Amino acid sequence: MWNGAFGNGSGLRSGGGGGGGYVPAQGWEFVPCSRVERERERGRGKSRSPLRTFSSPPTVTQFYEQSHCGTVGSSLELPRGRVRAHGPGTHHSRLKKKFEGLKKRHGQDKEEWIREKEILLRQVAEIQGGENRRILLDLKTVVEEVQLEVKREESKRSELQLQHTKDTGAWELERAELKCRIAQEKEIREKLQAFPGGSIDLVKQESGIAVLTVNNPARMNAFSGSMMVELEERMSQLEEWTEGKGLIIQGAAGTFCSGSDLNAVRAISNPQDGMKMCMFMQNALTRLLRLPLFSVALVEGSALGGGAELTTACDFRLMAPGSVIQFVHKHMGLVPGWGGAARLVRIVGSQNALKMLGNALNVDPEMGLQIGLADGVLEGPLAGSGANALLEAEQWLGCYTKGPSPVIRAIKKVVVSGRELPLEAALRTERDVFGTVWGGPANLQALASKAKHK
Ligand SMILES: CCC(=O)SCCNC(=O)CCNC(=O)[C@H](O)C(C)(C)COP(=O)(O)OP(=O)(O)OC[C@H]1O[C@@H](n2cnc3c(N)ncnc32)[C@H](O)[C@@H]1OP(=O)(O)O
Repeated sequence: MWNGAFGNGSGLRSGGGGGGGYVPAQGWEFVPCSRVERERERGRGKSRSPLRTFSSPPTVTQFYEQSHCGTVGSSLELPRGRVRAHGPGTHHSRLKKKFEGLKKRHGQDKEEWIREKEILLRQVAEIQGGENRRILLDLKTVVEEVQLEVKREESKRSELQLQHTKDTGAWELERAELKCRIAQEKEIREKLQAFPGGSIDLVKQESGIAVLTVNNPARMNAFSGSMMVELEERMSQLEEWTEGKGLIIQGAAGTFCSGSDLNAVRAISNPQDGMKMCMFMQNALTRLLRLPLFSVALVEGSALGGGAELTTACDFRLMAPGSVIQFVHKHMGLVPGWGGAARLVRIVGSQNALKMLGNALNVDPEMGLQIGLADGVLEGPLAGSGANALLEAEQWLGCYTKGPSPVIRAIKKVVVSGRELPLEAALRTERDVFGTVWGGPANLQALASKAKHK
């Protein structure tokens, strides 16, 4: 009968706003709104968040009121004719029965609802817990990363501090050494000045070739104390000579140099002063070797002892006929101290250096050429006769000094760095020097002239 009564109740089918709906499995049936919605939500899948808001199930009274007074109630109204046909008593008992049924179902729904609510609350709690754990884990990760970063920074800082301490220490040491060296140099300079005589003469020529003359002929051009100081001063002048390309070192009056002045040597024969003099001359001759000039020792007559050492501080040695280069140190109970041994080894090799030093070998031009000590022998008819020897030496050097000074000087610089520095540092210097000539006037001119190297 009820089913028949609801048979065409399309209004109930919508379920919207009313208290009941259509359950296909059971045909027309009154279903509480909350249940209809739950069914619908189930149908929609589990995509809905368990965090959705849910309200408490309606009370039995509410449920009943909805059933009788609300939309459902109006839907339950029967056609007037039928109610009259069965009488009011029958209608009442049916309603009561129906009410009992609804009450029972409401109880079941409520239980189910509470169960579902508990499940949902559990899910919410789980999700919330999971969420919290995730947040905690994220925070933990962030904290760990920050701690790691702090550690890294701290270790970097202590490394820097250590480096700073080391650098400061090294710098302090260097400064102290430099101060000490300056003081020593001052002291030795004063001492050396106490042994005067002779001079070191420097002439810078227009050609870019300078001539430095060891001038103390009365003592076979031996180095007096004051000449040593002058040599150092000439080095400063040559270092400042930016147009220079070449340098010829010669001795006055047709002989090269007989080493240090034996009178001065005798006066400062104590080891301390000897060491200081030795250091002073090492420094001056190292500066000579490093000059950005092509240098040549023009050897006429004798180059003995310190004189022989002086020749090795030049890039080349030209020997006049009859000249000799002799490391006489052994005969003097000495070894070279002006840096001559170190340079000699690099020029002639250790075997030849051993022979020359070990036997105070008297090296003439022929032997000089043979062992690589001499780079040329003067050949002119008046070779070995002062001015002409110098002229010939200038001509000989001309093939190296021909060209623009920046290029000539750059060549010397890269060779010096290649000879003296470790490879990495030498390569760095080479790159820097290259940068000074690349795209320079000489380079551009050569490119413009389409030079052919035949
Ligand atoms: C760095 C370590 C060093 O250099 S130790 C010094 C090494 N040199 C010597 O030992 C050179 C010694 N001298 C000689 O062997 C000869 O004097 C040489 C240079 C071969 C020249 O001989 P000879 O042509 O006969 O001339 P000479 O001996 O008459 O000398 C002319 C005057 O010059 C002097 N002289 C020469 N060399 C030095 C010298 N290094 N120191 C001081 N004076 C020297 C000679 O004493 C001589 O002077 P004087 O005419 O006798 O007043």
